[in-house]
Amino acid sequence: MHFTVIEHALLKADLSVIRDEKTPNGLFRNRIARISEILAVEILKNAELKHFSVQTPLEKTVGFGLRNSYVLVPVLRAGLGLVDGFLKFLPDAGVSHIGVSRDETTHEPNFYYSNIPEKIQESICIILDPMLATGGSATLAADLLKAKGAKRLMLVSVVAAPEGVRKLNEHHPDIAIYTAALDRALNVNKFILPGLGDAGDRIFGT
Ligand SMILES: O=P(O)(O)OC[C@H]1O[C@H](OP(=O)(O)OP(=O)(O)O)[C@H](O)[C@@H]1O
Ligand SMILES: O=c1cc[nH]c(=O)[nH]1
Ligand SMILES: [Mg+2]
Repeated sequence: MHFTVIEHALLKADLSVIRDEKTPNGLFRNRIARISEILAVEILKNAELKHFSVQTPLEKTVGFGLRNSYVLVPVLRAGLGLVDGFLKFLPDAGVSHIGVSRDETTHEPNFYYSNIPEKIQESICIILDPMLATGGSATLAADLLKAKGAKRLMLVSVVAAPEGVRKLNEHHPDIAIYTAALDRALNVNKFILPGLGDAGDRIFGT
């Protein structure tokens, strides 16, 4: 299984802020954005590189650039909170939105929107969703992307539950899963414990 919990002191500190029920929406959004930047740096640490020649003011040397093109795929709404952090380091990435909303009674994901460009076929797709709970939403997003021809995918979350990791891995064993925290369990309403509550509501103040 490609599953990685990104370990970083700054992540642990920011995670504690967003877990706190007293954290107001503005600070929550700010810390989610910072977490996203740290995750981007850590996840792209070993990205494939291409080489080229660079002329410094003194002599020629070898230069490096990212070899692949990337498409960021935020799962609406909460995934939007992770977009800017990744765009900071992947400014040329496409951004393709997938709208999925979990039914409050059945907890099943309901699809409502997608805008997926052709170029996902040659790009690395980074699905962004801060919460991997049952894994239903992420699995649906991955199904859609693969149906449109995506071949190389990863999923970036902030808080994951064991059930969600298991489900996404069962359906899409090729997808590398990254998270800042692997939490204990889901409650009866399929919310992550200890978690941080409803990420979308806390980002957007709804
Ligand atoms: O792993 P799952 O059990 O599918 O749950 C995770 C999903 O639930 C939340 O979205 P929600 O449906 O609340 O939509 P929102 O982001 O618009 O608030 C969250 O942002 C994930 O997309
Ligand atoms: O804990 C959870 C589970 C699903 N969606 C959230 O926003 N939080
Ligand atoms: Mg929500």
